[in-house]
Amino acid sequence: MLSKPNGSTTNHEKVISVAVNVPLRRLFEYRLAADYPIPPQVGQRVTVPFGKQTKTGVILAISSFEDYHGDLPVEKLKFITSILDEQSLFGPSLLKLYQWMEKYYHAPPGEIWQTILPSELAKGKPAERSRDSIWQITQQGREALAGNQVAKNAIKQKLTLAKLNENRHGILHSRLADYDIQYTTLKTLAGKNWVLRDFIDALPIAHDQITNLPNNLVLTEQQTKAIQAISQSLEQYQTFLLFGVTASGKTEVYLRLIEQVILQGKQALVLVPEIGLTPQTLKRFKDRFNVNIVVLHSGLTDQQRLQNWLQAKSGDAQIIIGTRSALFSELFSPGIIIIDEEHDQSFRQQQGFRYSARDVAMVRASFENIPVVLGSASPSLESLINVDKNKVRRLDLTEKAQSQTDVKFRIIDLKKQSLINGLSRDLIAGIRHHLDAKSQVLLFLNRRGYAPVLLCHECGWSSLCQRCDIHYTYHHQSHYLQCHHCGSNRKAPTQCPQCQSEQVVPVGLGTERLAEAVTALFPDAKIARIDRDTTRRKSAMNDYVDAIKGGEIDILIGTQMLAKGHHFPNVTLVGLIDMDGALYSADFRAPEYAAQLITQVSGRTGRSSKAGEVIIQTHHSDHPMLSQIIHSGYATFAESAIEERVEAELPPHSFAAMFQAEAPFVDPVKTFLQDTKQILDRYSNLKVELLGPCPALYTKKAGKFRYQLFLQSVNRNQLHQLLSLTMNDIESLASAKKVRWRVEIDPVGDS
Ligand SMILES: Nc1ncnc2c1ncn2[C@@H]1O[C@H](COP(=O)(O)OP(=O)(O)OP(=O)(O)O)[C@@H](O)[C@H]1O
Ligand SMILES: [Zn+2]
Repeated sequence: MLSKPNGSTTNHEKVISVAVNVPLRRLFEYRLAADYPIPPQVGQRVTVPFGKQTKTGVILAISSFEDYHGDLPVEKLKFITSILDEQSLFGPSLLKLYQWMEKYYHAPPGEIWQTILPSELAKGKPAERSRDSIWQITQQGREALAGNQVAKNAIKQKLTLAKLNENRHGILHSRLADYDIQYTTLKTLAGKNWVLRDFIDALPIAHDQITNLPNNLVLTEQQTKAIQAISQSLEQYQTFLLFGVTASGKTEVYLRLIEQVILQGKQALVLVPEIGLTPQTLKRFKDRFNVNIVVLHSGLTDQQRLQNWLQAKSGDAQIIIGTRSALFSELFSPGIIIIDEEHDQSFRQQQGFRYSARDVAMVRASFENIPVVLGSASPSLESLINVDKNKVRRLDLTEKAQSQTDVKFRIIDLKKQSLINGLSRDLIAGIRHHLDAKSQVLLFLNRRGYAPVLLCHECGWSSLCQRCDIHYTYHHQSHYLQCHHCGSNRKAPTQCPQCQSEQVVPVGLGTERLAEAVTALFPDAKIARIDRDTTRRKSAMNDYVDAIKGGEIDILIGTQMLAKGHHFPNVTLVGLIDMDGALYSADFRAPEYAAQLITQVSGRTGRSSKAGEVIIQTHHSDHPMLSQIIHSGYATFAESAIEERVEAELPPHSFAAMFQAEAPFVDPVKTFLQDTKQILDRYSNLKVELLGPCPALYTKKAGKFRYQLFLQSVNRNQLHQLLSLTMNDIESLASAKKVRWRVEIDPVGDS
């Protein structure tokens, strides 16, 4: 019932429903004064009083007083403090997408918006384009560069001048990061009159020619077919799975499609894995297109991100390349969405609002009436099942673009071998053989640090992280212990903390130790270790890749950072040092992930004219997945993996949701999940199976105990119905206030 408006309200006042960033599954209602100068629209940001604070939120509904049926009488509602945007920041498709996500993920509206909005906008900063400027090299600068007038040790200055010299039209100030140029260097150079800065009002007009096509690249028949199939549905929604073996030229397919989209005056959105957005990837796009390309990833400053986002929104950017959350760019005229390496786990957000960028991209594209291309040499079982259900159309590239020879696989059974620091004699001989042939070798070990455990030989003490109950990894060079689970670290002891013995020894093998062992075995080889520890510096990865491509490195040692997307034509041997951990794990997805990893790592060899070889070391040489991958390929493995999931009624054949709770003590965690279970049990007519509560895979993390409750059903609608019916009650449980909890839809892994 409508409460009687008192004297201070009029019928022209509005009630505005706002998403505020709090972990509650509801909107908050406010009044808007009748004479407020900006008309309210769904999708505008507002500031509102919230408790004693002022918060930024997003308008999601506007109603008249008559239509308001909230709990509070209308005159008790507080007033909106201000409307921040003249107009909605979002078009109808993204607003619809938000609504879909809210319903599907059962997530708090404010949390979702926190993910959609670039952080500057979430903080309430104005959605304003900054005036850009262009840096150019001067004639004096050119002379200085040519005449070697730059001081010998001023390497940055020299590099910067060289880059500006290459880019005759200059480099936009907003893009300095893309070129790894620092503002401070430019200021020094400007002081010498070697560079100058011009402020501009509009971005420079692109060339009349959109692309620079490479000479004599003839598309393969399969590439042509794929491009044709996708071009035919550029004006409508359809998801394609471009299932192309490694080095089959998937990127070339993307580039041709993007060209068509741009010619139609539309924009292309390209999502790549977190570690896939290397300067090399970007260079491939920049070399091909004379259009405005913007990137969106976590390496940018908040302001750069905002500026790039605004260029996507205004249509000034024709190509938007980014990681997961770039999916939420507002686009002026979307034409296609491409997800490269669609199987990659980084497309799943694992904190805050948890979503799958692949799934959401398909929904977004259907709202926009545009195609999605999912590309991979090792597609997710999700996408392959969608092919079986006719939801996704599969296009195959079965041949490598440049190489005719097959990659040769060898499995080394470690049970029958003595090892030298983790390396079998056969692998060592293989490395020598390939080095002698002047080729490069890649050794893959997915464990950084020196050793996964530090152990006392006398008393058995081992380096346990008390907060997580798992071992600290020992890092030798900096001599510290780091928990790779919670991130905490401390100095490594030289004496056993328990018995004071000096016999504390590292046990097991990480990349740091492997590099040491390989250096001892091949003292003349140039070795590069590439993992998170050696690539902290921003341009480090880029420098390594240049060195590898330039032939300055003989042996590359690395984690999964090396596994994906790189094109190193001279690598002919890939050694997988230890696949045991990946083969056996409590996660039912472990074989799928391991198969993807092996496919991707192996794909780094044999990419050009030289024949490639892969050597896999394992104690489980008879694991069925290994022989499938080696003898019949990923597709055959995937078929049998899908069969297993169907039989066991596991996702993606069935549908799952998970409640996870954590707290410093176990009891409140269990109580909350028991209470949750009781509420869910009220609807036993719905065909949803409840499993748990049970401890999470990592039961303790950073001092908190973690338990979970699984919901599983072959009927997706019933699963969602159950959650819709119960979420409010669960959220209001008294026991919910004593833990940190969340619900996760289509959960993966444990994090
Ligand atoms: N039709 C073609 N003819 C000759 N070379 C090609 C052709 N198409 C692509 N290439 C080249 O083949 C190499 C591998 O292609 P690309 O990197 O696009 O493969 P990919 O399928 O994306 O590989 P991955 O999945 O391993 O990342 C590149 O150097 C590319 O320029
Ligand atoms: Zn820890």
